[in-house]
Amino acid sequence: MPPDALDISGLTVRHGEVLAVDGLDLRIGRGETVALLGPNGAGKSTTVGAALGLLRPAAGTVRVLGRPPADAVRAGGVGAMLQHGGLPGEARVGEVLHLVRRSYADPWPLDDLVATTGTGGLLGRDVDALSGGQRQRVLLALALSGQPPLLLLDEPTSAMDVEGRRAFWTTMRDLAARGTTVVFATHHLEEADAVADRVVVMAGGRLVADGPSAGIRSVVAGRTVRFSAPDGAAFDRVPAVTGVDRVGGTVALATTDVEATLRALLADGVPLIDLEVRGASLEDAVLSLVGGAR
Ligand SMILES: Nc1ncnc2c1ncn2[C@@H]1O[C@H](COP(=O)(O)OP(=O)(O)OP(=O)(O)O)[C@@H](O)[C@H]1O
Repeated sequence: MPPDALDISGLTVRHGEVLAVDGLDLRIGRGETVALLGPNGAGKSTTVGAALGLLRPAAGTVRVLGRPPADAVRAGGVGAMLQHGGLPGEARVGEVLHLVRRSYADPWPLDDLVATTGTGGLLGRDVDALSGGQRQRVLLALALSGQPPLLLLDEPTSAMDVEGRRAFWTTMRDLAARGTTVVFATHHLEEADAVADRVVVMAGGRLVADGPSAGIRSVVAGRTVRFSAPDGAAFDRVPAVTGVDRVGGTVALATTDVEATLRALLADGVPLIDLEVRGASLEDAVLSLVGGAR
């Protein structure tokens, strides 16, 4: 069996006085697609940085593809997109891509790489003149240049438009289907829900949840009944309702028994305009988990 893509044990990382990662244990097997979630400052980027050998742990160990992180990176095992990933200035995209591809023994064929990452129209452009989303696409092309078995992505779609994000995740799904391990930190919880087969939630430098998205969502019991209602109408005494949230003209009732709540509302003659009933989202679950960890 090949070694795990990532094997983190007791990882502790400090930035000066700040304890950014606090005793993290995390193993990620080959071929998994894993989302790292958590609020600002949870330690996601620091974990990615340690996995790339960019940050020295105060304690614990990190093995990447069975090796120390820097060795795995040097051997071309890891493709990375970082939040503040830099590109050399005063160069054209095509030149940078050419240089990076040349450093690998078996680079991804250029035509296919460019088509996959949607960078065809950017090859003649100055790196300095790229928009945020275009820059992220070029960074993706660079990350994929060596056909690495492991991708570490820190908020890879933060600057992309809707179309760019969709194309990006289609690419990630294709890569995952070919056996690439994909680990990504994100604040787009709907992307994590749709793409990841495993979700890791961090808060305060620690792991607070780890499992399939459906399992994480199930930590939040109950469902939400949402509808349009005039200001001033009170719903906190409706049966089974555990919380009332109002945004503009929309009321959201958290309920432990949808049928009982709806029956009572209908009996009271509430018109239930734009009625919507839904289960807990990954966002609800993460908020609940992170709140509990504070
Ligand atoms: N270079 C640094 N110097 C000092 N403190 C840092 C540095 N980088 C991160 N930190 C601190 O370490 C903690 C973890 O930060 P980290 O960037 O890993 O979190 P994150 O989960 O990636 O957050 P975000 O979602 O905002 O990117 C935070 O308290 C942050 O302020």
